[in-house]
Amino acid sequence: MVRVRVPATTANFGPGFDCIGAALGLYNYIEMEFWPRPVVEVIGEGQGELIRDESNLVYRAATRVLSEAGVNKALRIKLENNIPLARGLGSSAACIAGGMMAANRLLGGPVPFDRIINLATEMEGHPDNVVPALIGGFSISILHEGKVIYRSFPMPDNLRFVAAIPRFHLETVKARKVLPREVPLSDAVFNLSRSALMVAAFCRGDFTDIEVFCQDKLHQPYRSQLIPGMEKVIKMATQKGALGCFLSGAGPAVICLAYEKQAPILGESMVEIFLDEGIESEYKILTPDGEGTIFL
Ligand SMILES: Nc1ncnc2c1ncn2[C@@H]1O[C@H](COP(=O)(O)OP(=O)(O)O)[C@@H](O)[C@H]1O
Ligand SMILES: N[C@@H](CCOP(=O)(O)O)C(=O)O
Repeated sequence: MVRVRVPATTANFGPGFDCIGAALGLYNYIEMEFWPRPVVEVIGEGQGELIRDESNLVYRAATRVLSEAGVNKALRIKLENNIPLARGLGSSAACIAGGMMAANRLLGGPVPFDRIINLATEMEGHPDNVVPALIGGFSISILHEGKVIYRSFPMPDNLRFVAAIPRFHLETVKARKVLPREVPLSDAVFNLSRSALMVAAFCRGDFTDIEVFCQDKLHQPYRSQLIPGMEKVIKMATQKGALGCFLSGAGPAVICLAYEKQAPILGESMVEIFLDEGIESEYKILTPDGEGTIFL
């Protein structure tokens, strides 16, 4: 039997739409073994709600790796979920990354890691969550001629991600439908300059001006119609001393970057602002994850 731990992720990281992401210290656990018939058990997030047959996302991800290796066998999969579903914290990427890594280990590791990165990206549709879910850290990734190219950096231990997580679900597929097909050149320049400076900030560990590097014009303005309070939360967190603040993935969670001491007060304020807009939420203070998917 194989047991893996796979982290939550925050994709886009402000301006890095579909290419920047980071792994967070909030984990799902997946146990997997060959079994005479398909079995899926779920504990925690999504219990009583998630599909428990071969169409479960973890099962499908595992099956993709089995078929890559030419194996056709049934699995028993046990999921212990801590990553909230459809909130912008990479629950689907965690399923795909964890399911693929566990299945590959079960087979004795025939599929090379870079092939898993490609398969996972194909299944998720973009690389910015699955890459940090697999390798950890702050990562930049692109799909170039069918191959994922990526780089990852460690994040400072004292950095905290304060995530205000609304109670409602927002499927990424739905949140992508509100995005325009084309954007003004000035908005593209706005984002690419900030993305470049964001990467420089993490490379050098120098967060001066990072509040500005967290800004975005490619997805947040369009998604705000789906997330009441999002813009106010981002504005307030920045005014209250967060290092920077952005929509996590496709939302609805909003994340601000902070040091440990400020984190609880920022979390409480974010929850209050959401509530003023009629949105119930909770906050979690998350550490950076530098390991990605690991075997236990
Ligand atoms: N542990 C899980 N097991 C099976 N499917 C899951 C699990 N977690 C998430 N999913 C699937 O992924 C969907 C959420 O993915 P998505 O909309 O991309 O949001 P996010 O990845 O931001 O949480 C869920 O609605 C569900 O279909
Ligand atoms: N770049 C994607 C990221 C989606 O992340 P998720 O955690 O919400 O699945 C997007 O913005 O659509």
